[in-house]
Amino acid sequence: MEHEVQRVRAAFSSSRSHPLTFRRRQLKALPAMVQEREKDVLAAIGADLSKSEFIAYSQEVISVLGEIDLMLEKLPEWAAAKPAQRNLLTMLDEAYIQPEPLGVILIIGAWNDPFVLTIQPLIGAIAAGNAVIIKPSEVSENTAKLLAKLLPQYLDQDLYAVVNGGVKETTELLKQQFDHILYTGNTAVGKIVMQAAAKHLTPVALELGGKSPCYVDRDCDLDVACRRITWGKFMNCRQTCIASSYVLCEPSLQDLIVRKVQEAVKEFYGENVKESPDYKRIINLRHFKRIKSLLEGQKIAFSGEMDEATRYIAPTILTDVNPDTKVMQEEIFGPILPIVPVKNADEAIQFINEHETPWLSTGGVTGNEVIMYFMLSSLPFRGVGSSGMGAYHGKHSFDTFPYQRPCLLKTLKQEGYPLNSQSKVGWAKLFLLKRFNKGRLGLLLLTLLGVLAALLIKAGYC
Ligand SMILES: NC(=O)C1=CN([C@@H]2O[C@H](COP(=O)(O)OP(=O)(O)OC[C@H]3O[C@@H](n4cnc5c(N)ncnc54)[C@H](O)[C@@H]3O)[C@@H](O)[C@H]2O)C=CC1
Ligand SMILES: CCCCCCCC(=O)O
Repeated sequence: MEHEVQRVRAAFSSSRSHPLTFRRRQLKALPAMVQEREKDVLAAIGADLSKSEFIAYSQEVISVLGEIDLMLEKLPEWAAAKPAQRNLLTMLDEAYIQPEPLGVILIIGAWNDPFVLTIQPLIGAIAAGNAVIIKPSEVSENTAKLLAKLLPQYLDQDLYAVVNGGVKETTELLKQQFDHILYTGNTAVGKIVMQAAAKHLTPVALELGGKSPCYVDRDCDLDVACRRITWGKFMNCRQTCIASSYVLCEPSLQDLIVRKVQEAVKEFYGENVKESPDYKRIINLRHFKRIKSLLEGQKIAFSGEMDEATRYIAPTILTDVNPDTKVMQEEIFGPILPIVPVKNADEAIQFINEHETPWLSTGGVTGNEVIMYFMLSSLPFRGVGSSGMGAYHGKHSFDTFPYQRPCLLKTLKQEGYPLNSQSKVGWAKLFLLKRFNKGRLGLLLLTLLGVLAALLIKAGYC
């Protein structure tokens, strides 16, 4: 492990990953990989999560292709130095902010959308000029193996490496020094990652789990709301971190919502959900048993059907759910929709606020919709509080993976050191505390003042 990280670090030290032409070439190799090996990619995702090709493509591949397009278009602008505002003291100097590659980035992916959750951060890290170690989730082992096989065929083999393995390997990897770690997964392991990173003072972005509350108001269009909730909640068997966890609504709406979600399930998956090619299975037996245990003591208003042999759990709705029960305390990560009746919107807000983040202070918000903000690269994808820290996607990846290096290039003409007299302190106060804001006249005045100050300093008047 140590050797692998050192190998990648040595490649980064060669500065090969810095030029924009190099970064663009690497980025362009990714859509080529997706295009040429599309069948393999979709088959691996399908083998891990029983997603059909159509669904795997729309959920995992489209946003990767969109992200690369955006990165290629915007790279020159985002990677360019940005002029910084100067004060009187620095007005003859050059001041700018230069996004600089951080070094070696570790990306640890989760299994539930194993392709997009690994490749999308990789795109940002490459675009920002870094070297990367990719650690796909061992739970989605087919995608993990495929990435280890394909990425070295398309990307620079020394700068970008895939490390596969389980907890043991990830633990070993986390002992190494990185310049940034982006981890997607559960909150408990997020804390382990952060502890390991702290040993090297490595910054982290943690994309974690939690609860995503959904409030259905009496005045909303209930048909549209229930179709959208159904789509998000049962897509990928709700093994999606940002889909609704539960619904809050007025008691009178509860039965209506059950009926309308039931209708939408029938429309999306047919009479027999189990036979639908669009309905997935729970990733493994451990998660199947965990989700099953959340149903104990609950009032099942719809379905609850399960089949352990195939890890099938039908779209299931629970009503009159007690907020103190396990299903409301833990992350469900499965196709169970609890409904908690509340008197009105105020009580819903109070309910949400009484619980740990992500509640009303949430990583993201979607109104009249679920999940879809993930698909808009201009919005940062992030958690807050116990659902994580740091953001990526589009420009936000570019704010995460490079660091913004402040650069001040001084003129040699102005010299006032040492600062050892009252008058110099007076000048310094004037230069540092007065700010001229734009306008041609202001700039002219600023220049004249600067020149005057330089002359005075040179002549020894201050
Ligand atoms: N905020 C976000 O963007 C997303 C968050 N998630 C969250 O991810 C969770 C599901 O993923 P998990 O089951 O956690 O995925 P997982 O079990 O695949 O773990 C993710 C990674 O952590 C490593 N790992 C696991 N245990 C470890 C340990 N004890 N020490 C060191 N490394 C360890 C694994 O090797 C793997 O690479 C859910 O909580 C979900 O909400 C999932 C997708 C997106
Ligand atoms: C429509 C695409 C949705 C992708 C969601 C990815 C984030 C997650 O896995 O939680």
